[in-house]
Amino acid sequence: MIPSVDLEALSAGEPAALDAMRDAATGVGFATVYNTALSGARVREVIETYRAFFKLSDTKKRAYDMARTGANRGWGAPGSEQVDPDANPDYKQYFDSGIELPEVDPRRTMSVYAPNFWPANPDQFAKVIRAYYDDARVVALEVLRGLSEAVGAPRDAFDAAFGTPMALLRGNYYPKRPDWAGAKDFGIATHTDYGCLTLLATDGSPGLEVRKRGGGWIPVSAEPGTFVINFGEMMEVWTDGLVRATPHRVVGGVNERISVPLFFNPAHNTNVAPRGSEKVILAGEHLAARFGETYLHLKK
Ligand SMILES: O=C(O)CCC(=O)C(=O)O
Ligand SMILES: [Fe+2]
Repeated sequence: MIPSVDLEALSAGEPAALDAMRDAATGVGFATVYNTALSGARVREVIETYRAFFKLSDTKKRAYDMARTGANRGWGAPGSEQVDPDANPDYKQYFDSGIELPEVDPRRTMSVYAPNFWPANPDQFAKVIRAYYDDARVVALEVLRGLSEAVGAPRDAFDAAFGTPMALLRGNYYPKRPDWAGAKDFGIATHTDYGCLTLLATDGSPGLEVRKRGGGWIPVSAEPGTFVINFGEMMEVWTDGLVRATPHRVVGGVNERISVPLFFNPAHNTNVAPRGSEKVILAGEHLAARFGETYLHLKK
């Protein structure tokens, strides 16, 4: 149901891998990807680093609350994001970080390029997360190159747009589903991702569900070292609907769960309107608008 793609084979242009990627992108909108430059051990280290932060008291985490900023860098408390206006705010907590531009770069005043808000504890946090951010971007670009070839475009068609990406790395922490949770409460409610590609690592626990065309939900899980990928709104628009942005959610269960998505968004001044159309849809404007709709502290 959800295609599985060998990234090394995809990079080598092997037909079976290209077919699987094209089916995933134009069909269900999700795939799992293995054989990447990121090992299971590496992902486990990242997950345990996030876990150590999430286990701090709320008082300690509040010092890094993104609600203190005009952007989305730092800790997001439970109930601070509402991805579906028909559901309640999500009960997950999360930590967001992004690209680090030089201090003199004027783009740092834009919320989509805001400086990071690193916690002092655990002491290796910034080092581990920064390094993963850099390496995961390389893998994400390699996936996009494979996608590009799979849909008949030049392999490097996306490269230029990702020079200074608004890529956002998130650690999601889902506690066990709370006793008070009702039909409108979710770890993360049904949504589509906003950008181009999401490269998701998880601790291996189930929880993610992908909406099936025609109705129903498909559970997807991935052990550390295997990744779930999916495509977002910008990619769907950019490819004029060829590549699908598929709704997904996490209801939550009896065990806590950690997932780590890299939202691989292009540079702010990328025009993501369908190629060949007259329209202009700026990636930075789309992303800032979606952040403004879903983060409670950024709501107008
Ligand atoms: O935790 C997951 O598996 C999915 C998370 C997700 O969809 C998101 O953060 O956008
Ligand atoms: Fe998502």
